[in-house]
Amino acid sequence: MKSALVIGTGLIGTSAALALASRGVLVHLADQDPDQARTAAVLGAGTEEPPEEPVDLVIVAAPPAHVAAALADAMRRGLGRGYLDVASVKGGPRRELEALGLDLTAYIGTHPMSGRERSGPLAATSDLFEGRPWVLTPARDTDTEVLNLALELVSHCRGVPVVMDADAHDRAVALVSHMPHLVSSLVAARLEHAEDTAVRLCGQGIRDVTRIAASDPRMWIDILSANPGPVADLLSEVADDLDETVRALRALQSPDEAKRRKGTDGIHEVLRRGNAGQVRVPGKHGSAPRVYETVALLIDDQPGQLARIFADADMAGVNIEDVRIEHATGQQAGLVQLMVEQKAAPGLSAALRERGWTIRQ
Ligand SMILES: NC(=O)C1=CN([C@@H]2O[C@H](COP(=O)(O)OP(=O)(O)OC[C@H]3O[C@@H](n4cnc5c(N)ncnc54)[C@H](O)[C@@H]3O)[C@@H](O)[C@H]2O)C=CC1
Ligand SMILES: O=C(O)C(=O)Cc1ccc(O)cc1
Repeated sequence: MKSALVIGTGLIGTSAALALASRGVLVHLADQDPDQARTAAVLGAGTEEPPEEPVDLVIVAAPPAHVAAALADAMRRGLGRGYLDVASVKGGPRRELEALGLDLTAYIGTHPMSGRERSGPLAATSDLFEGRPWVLTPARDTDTEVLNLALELVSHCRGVPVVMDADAHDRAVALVSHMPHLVSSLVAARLEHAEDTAVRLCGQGIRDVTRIAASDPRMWIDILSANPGPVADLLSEVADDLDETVRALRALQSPDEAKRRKGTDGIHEVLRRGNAGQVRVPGKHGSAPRVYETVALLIDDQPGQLARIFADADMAGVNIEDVRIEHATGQQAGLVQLMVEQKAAPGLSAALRERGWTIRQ
């Protein structure tokens, strides 16, 4: 691929553009809001100049409700050899395009399974898609050349291509993305009017559970509106589980020992099922989760501390597999947890201690 046109230069469009530009692809940037395209260009994602001839691939990264219209417009203007979108839902946009009577052989629906709770080009990074699944939904009549262009995009972004049927994709993302998003929002919503004294106690658990609740509601209304059935079915199952969990908790308050035992069994079953589901969540690069050793350091909130830790780990010849930061409430201090291969942990602890870091046992 030599050239591409990204339409919609927000988080996803600019991240893909940055990755393509860094691999030498000439990227043109367009957005209905010219400020967004200008920002993406300033970040090095490409040029705001419109292409003079058809590009190899047109990438539509606008919100789901605008995808079909933006693709139809680009196709009618003959802006590219191939066309794809990255919307979080796949059945709806294809059906909308079919209803417009367009020839869809040069189009493929795709969805990178990677994102952030922030929007816009300033949140974009060229490595956003690295090691993450990127779903491709070719139809029977999709041109092989277009499928190859999509594969080339995924490869440039260092994603992992996964081929799926569009409707199967929508059911799958209802389970792993859309329903969890609403559950995250519902948990976070309990905090809206909570006492400050309670909120101050928030630890890493609630941070993990509520991270995606910070996302832009407008985008999520679009996503959920395009996949309401499968999400409602799953949430109704969650509601049944919630009812049972409440019953079990009420039983724990009973003076009757037999009822209390039933309550304990009920709660145990919820927690057991949670463990069984959690171990199925894939780890880094989509592989089975691995068990890493954690090396924990106390830091004070000074600029450059993380960079120094990474440089010191690098000098010790240790690859950091994952990192977590816990901020101490109300203090300029925090705890950095470095996840490393089990056999590398003792050496890393010793090396960091030697370089003056406070290692927490
Ligand atoms: N945010 C996420 O975590 C993920 C989002 N997606 C999908 O990627 C697409 C883009 O999402 P984000 O980058 O997060 O949104 P964003 O809000 O960061 O960017 C969307 C951009 O599209 C522009 N836009 C809106 N309508 C347009 C139109 N008709 N023509 C041209 N530009 C238009 C907006 O001005 C904005 O700059 C959506 O379809 C979303 O479902 C896919 C994977 C992850
Ligand atoms: O940040 C996360 O964990 C996400 O799950 C982000 C995300 C949001 C929307 C998508 O369509 C795909 C991925």
